[in-house]
Amino acid sequence: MPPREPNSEKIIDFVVNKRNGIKGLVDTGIETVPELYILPLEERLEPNNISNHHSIPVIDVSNWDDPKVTESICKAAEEWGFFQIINHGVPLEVLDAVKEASHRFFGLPNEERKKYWVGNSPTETVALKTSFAPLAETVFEWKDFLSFRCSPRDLESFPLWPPVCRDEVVKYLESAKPVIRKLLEVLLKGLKVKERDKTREYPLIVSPVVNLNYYPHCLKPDLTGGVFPHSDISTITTLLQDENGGLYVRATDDNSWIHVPPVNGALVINVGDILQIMSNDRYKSIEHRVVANGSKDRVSVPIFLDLGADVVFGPLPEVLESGEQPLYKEVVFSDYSKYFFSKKHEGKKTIDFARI
Ligand SMILES: COc1cc(/C=C/C(=O)SCCNC(=O)CCNC(=O)[C@H](O)C(C)(C)COP(=O)(O)OP(=O)(O)OC[C@H]2O[C@@H](n3cnc4c(N)ncnc43)[C@H](O)[C@@H]2OP(=O)(O)O)ccc1O
Ligand SMILES: O=C(O)CCC(=O)C(=O)O
Ligand SMILES: [Fe+2]
Repeated sequence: MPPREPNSEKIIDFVVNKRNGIKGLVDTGIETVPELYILPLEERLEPNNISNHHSIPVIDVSNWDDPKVTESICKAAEEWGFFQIINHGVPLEVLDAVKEASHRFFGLPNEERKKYWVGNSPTETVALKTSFAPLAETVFEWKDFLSFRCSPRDLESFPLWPPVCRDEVVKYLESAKPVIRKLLEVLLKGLKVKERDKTREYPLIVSPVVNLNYYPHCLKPDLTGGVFPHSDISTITTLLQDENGGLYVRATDDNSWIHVPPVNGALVINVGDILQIMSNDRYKSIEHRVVANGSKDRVSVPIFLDLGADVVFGPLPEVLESGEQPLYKEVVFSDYSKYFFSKKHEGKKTIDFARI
């Protein structure tokens, strides 16, 4: 890694070593954006690279028995890798409550918040972190996040989770699970996985991770990144965003960036690398990024469907049945996720780890 300027070392000490996060730094009343957070020109999101002619689909899923709904979902996963769903049955109050809970957690005094800092937390199942991979990054993301591992075993440590948000996180996850199961069923059916097979579905839903992402307001959001371009490693991600906007998705035809407009009550669904690999590239795990807001603190709440650490995955036999050549080798999930978390975000490059 290239040497950093002396002020950046001070900022890293405050934000990472002293566990204050970017939220703690913004709370000091900084009036300029520190060098550590400034992206090189070529990595910034330029207005002329924002698409004004694409939009990702918004799908009404009130009737799962309607073949048009299932077709639209598979088509969106193939063509866009991203779509929003409405009328999904997760109550608006549950969605609002988890967003409010995120603000409550990040509104705690620094000393209270940092009790959950990674490595210091009372349980490994909850960890407060900043940016993405601070040990590997030259420029930091303008983001802190509180991450909850939510397998049935992990939930045994619920009493150690932060009381200001733990009920809302569990309620949100439990309310979203029927929709997530339905989405997986539809997407797997689209890959010719015929029977609804519990043994096949279980590993896909058993190890969710819920993050409370917090992007404090940023004086110069055009110079920084809330999340840098990346694809998720999940099977699918179910994301709740707030009313501030700022999520952008890569267009597959001209490389421009498409804004995902906030739709009240909607959930944003995206395909992750695991599902792209399982589908042998039929479904697309698309690059996306976030820009912080100039005046408002933004929150979002993704549910990542991860696999168990020792689960081996690769292109599904049903997809290869007709003689299609596999594009990916089989990999162990923990190897894939360790690779992802060991480096800074590099757009779509993570998937090359599994490519033949
Ligand atoms: C998260 O932001 C994201 C996520 C994504 C997309 C995500 C997905 O698609 S799925 C992701 C959800 N899954 C998980 O988060 C899996 C749960 N995580 C883990 O099991 C582990 O983190 C691990 C992946 C197995 C890595 O474990 P390990 O190799 O042991 O490394 P760590 O314990 O995490 O860290 C080592 C060391 O570094 C410090 N550190 C690491 N990251 C941070 C951070 N962000 N902030 C502060 N400090 C950090 C950590 O404290 C450790 O220090 P020690 O002093 O203890 O050595 C897409 C986009 C996103 O932005
Ligand atoms: O905050 C958002 O809208 C998206 C966050 C994201 O991409 C992630 O956490 O993986
Ligand atoms: Fe993401």
